[in-house]
Amino acid sequence: MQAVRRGRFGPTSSLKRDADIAHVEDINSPSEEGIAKSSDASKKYPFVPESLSDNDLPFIAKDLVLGRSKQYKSKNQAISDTEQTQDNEYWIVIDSIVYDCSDFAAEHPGGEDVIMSFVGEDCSWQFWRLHGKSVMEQYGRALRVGRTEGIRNRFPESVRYVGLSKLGDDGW
Ligand code: HEM
Repeated sequence: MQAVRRGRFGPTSSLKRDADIAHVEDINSPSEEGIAKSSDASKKYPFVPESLSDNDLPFIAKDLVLGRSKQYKSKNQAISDTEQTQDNEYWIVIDSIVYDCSDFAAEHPGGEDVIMSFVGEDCSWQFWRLHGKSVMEQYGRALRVGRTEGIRNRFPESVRYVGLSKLGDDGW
């Protein structure tokens, strides 16, 4: 059975479920081989079944998440944009969940650069300031690759309340 996603911005992806699960297992091994496999250009989301709860996602060690950041940043300084997108995976972290934005970044309505600027990092409050739960459910969920812990946000969260209104949530 094939899992098909038809998003407003995303590609229409189709993957065999078995292939998804194999990818998840690769992530648990922080080896170069694992990185190379999951960087396969043929990879499409959803990476894990969307029915899988956040708690049941595979655990990805902090060092591996941080490794992605270093990989991106060192390549960013050394080689062209075209080469970067061929070789790297773009993982960001929101509420301890790791999202692979490698394919999605170029289609992101808010632009590719904002996602790139958080590769290998936590951007939870920034995400929730700009998107509601429906965006996460509709577009983010398919990009999940695992859960992690200990990834820090570079920026202190700025004031979130204006009067009694909570900014950035659905229904405001
Ligand atoms: C899982 C990762 C993300 C997903 C799935 C996602 C998805 C989306 C979607 C669907 C929109 C269009 C919303 C609409 O039209 O109502 C959007 C807009 C936007 N996103 Fe993201 N986004 C992600 C991460 C981020 C991050 C990390 C940032 C910056 C910190 C960001 C900044 C923005 C901005 C600035 C806009 C434009 C908002 C506007 O035009 O009002 N996004 N995003």
